[in-house]
Amino acid sequence: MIAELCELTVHIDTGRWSETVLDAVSLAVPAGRITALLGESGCGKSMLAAALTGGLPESAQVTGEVLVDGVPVRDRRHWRRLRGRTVGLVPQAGVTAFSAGHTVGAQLRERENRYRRWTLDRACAAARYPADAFDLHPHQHSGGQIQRAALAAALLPAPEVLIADEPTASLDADLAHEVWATLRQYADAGAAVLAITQDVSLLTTTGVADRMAVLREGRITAAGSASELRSLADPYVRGFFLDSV
Ligand SMILES: Nc1ncnc2c1ncn2[C@@H]1O[C@H](COP(=O)(O)OP(=O)(O)OP(=O)(O)O)[C@@H](O)[C@H]1O
Repeated sequence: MIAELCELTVHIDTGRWSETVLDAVSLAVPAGRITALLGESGCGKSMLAAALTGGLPESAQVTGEVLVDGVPVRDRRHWRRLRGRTVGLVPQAGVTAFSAGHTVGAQLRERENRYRRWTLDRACAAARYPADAFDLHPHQHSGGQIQRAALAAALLPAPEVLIADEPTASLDADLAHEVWATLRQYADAGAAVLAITQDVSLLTTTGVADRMAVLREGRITAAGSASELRSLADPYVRGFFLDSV
């Protein structure tokens, strides 16, 4: 399975402002690999994640293609069929993966029963989500807890393509390493993984990502291995590697 953006341009006109948020973006997220997406705040990373999971805002004007397994995905019905078992998203704000009125444990159990792929125990262990938080509602979780709950929710259907938007942003260093190890194992088992992250120093010390792509103002400006990117003269790209060894 491979997910791809081909010359994808996304323009948003809200009536109050108008902006090209992704500009002729081409990116492949291949099976068995972790592709890491880097970029400064507001450059379009979450919009790219939304494009790859069929979650662009209604107001978006889109040209170019999103391909999943080589097939263009052009309408919401098609995305509804793909979401879950084929394409999964760990949203940047984990709380948005859940509805407010039910406990997280109940919602995870409902997903386990609906998809019948991974067990709840397996998904929660992989996501490092503690079972003693099951009885809490989403807003009663800490930022790190709900982020891990959202990863567990995304893993339950065992999607072939997993898009994780800053999945370790609220975690301490030890938990972040463990979650990256989970993503690595998940990719090694055959999934295509795209992980949006700011944590370049963790990526370079662990070597956990196979490839990195750099987004700037809605454009992919560089892509390659960590060592390839570090050797580039572009100050924007170099800026991500300043703290890494
Ligand atoms: N629902 C929306 N409607 C209109 N514009 C949006 C919407 N969501 C995001 N944008 C705009 O799209 C641009 C890219 O936003 P995006 O959330 O993709 O950035 P990002 O790189 O993920 O940033 P961060 O690292 O801060 O999360 C921003 O200018 C933002 O204002």
